[in-house]
Amino acid sequence: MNMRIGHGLDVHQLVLGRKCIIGGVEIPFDKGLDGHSDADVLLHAICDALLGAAGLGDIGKHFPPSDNKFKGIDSRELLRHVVALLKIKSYVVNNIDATVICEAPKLSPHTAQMCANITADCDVDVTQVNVKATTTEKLGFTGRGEGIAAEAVCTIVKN
Ligand SMILES: Nc1ccn([C@@H]2O[C@H](COP(=O)(O)O)[C@@H](O)[C@H]2O)c(=O)n1
Ligand SMILES: C[C@@]1(CO)OP(=O)(O)OP(=O)(O)OC[C@H]1O
Repeated sequence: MNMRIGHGLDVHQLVLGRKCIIGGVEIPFDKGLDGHSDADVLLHAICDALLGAAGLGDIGKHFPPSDNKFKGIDSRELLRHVVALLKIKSYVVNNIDATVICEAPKLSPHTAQMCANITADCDVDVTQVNVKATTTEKLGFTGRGEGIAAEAVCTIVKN
């Protein structure tokens, strides 16, 4: 079996006046994530993991922040586009495991919906996607609530 592994990391700043969208779920919170797109830190980490696994570069290469057509874009569209790029190279997603790093908001009530969104966009079964959350015990920029980070690993296979 031709299996490849990928890793992605993303960080977005928490600011007033923006929505907090993580894994395609709008989470009630007093601050939101800043960015050119909807700033969905989790989906961006997953896009980078998938692109890395396929040897296709990174998210900024495919969706440049200098391009106005990506302004405010729903990152689920970006993820679906990445999955289509993999398909062109005959790759399908085998599994994804991701961690969102923030002190707040509490994410565990929302991880099942995030998994459902990612599952749908990657055209896989719910058993192939896992999303977790952790704090950094109040340490660092995530601990101070200045931003949210996400990491993802994935495997893809050639079908
Ligand atoms: N933003 C977060 C962070 C954590 N969780 C959940 O709490 C558990 C314990 O987190 P620690 O950082 O103290 O290890 C973690 O395993 C998550 O289930 C969360 O829901 N939202
Ligand atoms: C997603 C893109 C789209 O223009 O913009 P941002 O929302 O700024 O997100 P980032 O994680 O910095 O990745 C770069 C861009 O591809």
